[in-house]
Amino acid sequence: MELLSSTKTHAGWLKRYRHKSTSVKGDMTFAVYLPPQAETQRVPVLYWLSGLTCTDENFIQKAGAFRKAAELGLAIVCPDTSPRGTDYPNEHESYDFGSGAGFYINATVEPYSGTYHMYDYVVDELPRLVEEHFPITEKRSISGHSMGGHGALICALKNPNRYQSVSAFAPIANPTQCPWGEKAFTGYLGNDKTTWEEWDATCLVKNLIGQLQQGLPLFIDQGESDDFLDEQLKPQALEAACEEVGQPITLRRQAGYDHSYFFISSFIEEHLEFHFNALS
Ligand SMILES: N[C@@H](CCC(=O)N[C@@H](CSC=O)C(=O)NCC(=O)O)C(=O)O
Repeated sequence: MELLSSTKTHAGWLKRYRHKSTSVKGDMTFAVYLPPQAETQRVPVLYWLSGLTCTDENFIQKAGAFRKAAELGLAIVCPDTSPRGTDYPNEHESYDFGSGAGFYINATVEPYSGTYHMYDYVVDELPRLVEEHFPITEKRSISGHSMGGHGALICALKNPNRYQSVSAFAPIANPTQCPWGEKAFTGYLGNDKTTWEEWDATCLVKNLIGQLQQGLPLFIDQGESDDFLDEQLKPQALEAACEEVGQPITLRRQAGYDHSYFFISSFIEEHLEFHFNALS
């Protein structure tokens, strides 16, 4: 791993690294926040998945998470949102597909199937790497925003025993039924929509029956003034699916808030506390 930067904040250290990823067959960058407690003990970790157009840097610069993470003793790991080293047709033309828009799935359609394996990267490779190199326990939780909220939900719902809790801000909750998801899934997975369902939180939640004794702690904040809410996000579909299978869900509809990091920074501390309680 190549250390790109190291910055002290709230008595902990924010570090950015570049490394060679086997999942995406190229260089990947990620950020890790190590709270002060990590100097003397192993600490639990929250993975944060960012949204469309983001890199590993949006969250670390805008969310305002480190004061609370330092207080709790919680590490935070922020991966990039797609592979970066390729130049496929249409890869860099739009904000909602290709670079910056990996959707945290494993692509099966060429040429993206060669490198766009963000699900494997986030669920397997990155945790192995950070657990080997940093004083981090094997207790993990996951959160994210918009496309990253979708990513957090599918990672946790496909691996309910691997994560202690999942939360999301304004997630794309039913991607098989919205324009962002339809565009991405067609490009990465092809036209057979039955293959899309294993990457859709609202479809996946139905598989949880019988897998967990008490359900997976699941917490969502959604701004009511979010311009993407009706067309792209559809949290009510996930809420209904959870109710159908008896999966507890806390979905808070926050009056006046939009889709931005101003919304995330308003509630991130409550999400960190939610995860820390599940991790403790
Ligand atoms: N057209 C906009 C859309 C991009 C946008 O809103 N990106 C969000 C995530 S949306 C869903 O995944 C974001 O997090 N932006 C980065 C930020 O720092 O706010 C555009 O191109 O800006």
